[in-house]
Amino acid sequence: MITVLQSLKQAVLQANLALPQYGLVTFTWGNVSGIDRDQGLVVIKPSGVPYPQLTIDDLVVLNLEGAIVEGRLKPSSDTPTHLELYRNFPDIGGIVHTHSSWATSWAQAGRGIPALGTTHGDYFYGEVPCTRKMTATEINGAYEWETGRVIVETFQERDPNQIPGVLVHSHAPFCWGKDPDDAVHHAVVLEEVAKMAYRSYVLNSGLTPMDQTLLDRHFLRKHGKKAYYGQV
Ligand SMILES: O=C(CO)[C@@H](O)[C@@H](O)COP(=O)(O)O
Repeated sequence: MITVLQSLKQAVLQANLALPQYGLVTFTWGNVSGIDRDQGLVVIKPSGVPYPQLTIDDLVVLNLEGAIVEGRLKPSSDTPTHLELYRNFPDIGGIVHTHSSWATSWAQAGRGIPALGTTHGDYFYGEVPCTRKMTATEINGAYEWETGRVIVETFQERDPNQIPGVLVHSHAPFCWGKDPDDAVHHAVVLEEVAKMAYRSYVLNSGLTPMDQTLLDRHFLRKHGKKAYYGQV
């Protein structure tokens, strides 16, 4: 019988292998993790391992304090950021970090991605925000923990269940979801809407965000108590 942890490891492995399949990563950039909330255990990709070589035995298991529980390799360098998000966003089950080029371009520009159309509105209930710049103290301190803290700070007035992604200023995007596969889904959509938004502004530099009524219609038809999209 497969254990819950083994099942989570399989899901995390498949989600990591999906990143190059969707064209979201180059070389070893990016990482995916998942969490078993009952056991308080996080499974994450090892640092610097090329995706084609990644196996289930390479994955690293940690507790929420960052202590390695299982694994012979060093965990992703972004592990503290993942842990900080799991500790502060209690409903998420999976996290993806990539350097996908369109979303990273918005992060480097220090701009959030406004909700310009229904593709965006189906997944993100408003702008995908960009964090503030990190201070020199934060960068020279516990950098990866501070990256997580600046993301959490950005969501003080936002619901991470309604906006499952963020752009870290001068860095790149993080996305999340109910599980690793859902987090990858959001990462793919974020890259697409980042590309569409850029092109929309090129076509119409005076563009304003979509009407709230249309945003409500699209986001709420897929999410929340009144969801009716698909075969539900
Ligand atoms: O953000 C970065 C690099 O800037 C990392 O996500 C990327 O190099 C992947 O690192 P890991 O292999 O997960 O340690």
